[in-house]
Amino acid sequence: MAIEGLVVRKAGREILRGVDLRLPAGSITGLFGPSGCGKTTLMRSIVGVQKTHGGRVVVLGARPGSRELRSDVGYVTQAAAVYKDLTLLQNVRYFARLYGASDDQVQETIRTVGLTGQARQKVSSMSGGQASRASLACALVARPKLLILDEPTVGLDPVTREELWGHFRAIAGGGTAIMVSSHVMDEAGHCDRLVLMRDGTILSRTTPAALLETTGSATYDQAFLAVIAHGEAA
Ligand SMILES: Nc1ncnc2c1ncn2[C@@H]1O[C@H](COP(=O)(O)OP(=O)(O)OP(=O)(O)O)[C@@H](O)[C@H]1O
Repeated sequence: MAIEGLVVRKAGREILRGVDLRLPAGSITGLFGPSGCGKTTLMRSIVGVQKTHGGRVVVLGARPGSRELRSDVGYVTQAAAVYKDLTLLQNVRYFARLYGASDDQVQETIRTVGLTGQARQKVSSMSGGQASRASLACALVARPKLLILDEPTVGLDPVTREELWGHFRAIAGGGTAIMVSSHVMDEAGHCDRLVLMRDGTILSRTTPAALLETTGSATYDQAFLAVIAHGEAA
């Protein structure tokens, strides 16, 4: 996935102001930045549901949102995209049919997100964390090469968040390129690469270790503030 000079305008305002980005296979890229900095807009541009006004986005050699990418790109938004009145198994089977995935893939996906015990439970009766994983399972069953996750851990308790990051790591281990957005900087440590955004631009592309080292910070929160201060001083 490669983005060059991406510009998006909304209501006459530049929301993305010339963004360049690459997402390598088999790795987790964390997209961090304050509320309203453009994270969702960037992710929507990658999956092809956002009108863009400049620059280039190429996903697995194709135009974002094009037909041939249907089963190659998974997108999980903050709103759970599952049928709540169906069981998890029925939901995952439904998406499997849509993408031509096998029943073995259905079972394996449910295992991957750690919900084997809940397979026959209706999503409406699941906890918040389980419902998030149900959504993830529906996006995963097609075995996408690129997985875009918009704030998947928001509102979840620390234990469930850790578990979810464990699932992301396992999925990346299978070769998928993952991009995860969050404004909880603490979660940066789970990523291979970090992209820090502010006001529609990328302030820094780094790794968790390099971010702490170059800013001399003890926490990711402090490090992010240092990057912003440095940007403003420059
Ligand atoms: N339809 C719209 N018209 C005008 N401005 C918009 C529209 N949609 C989004 N914006 C603005 O674009 C900016 C970026 O929004 P975006 O949802 O991409 O941010 P974000 O970083 O994902 O935020 P959050 O972390 O709160 O989800 C925000 O300032 C938002 O108010």
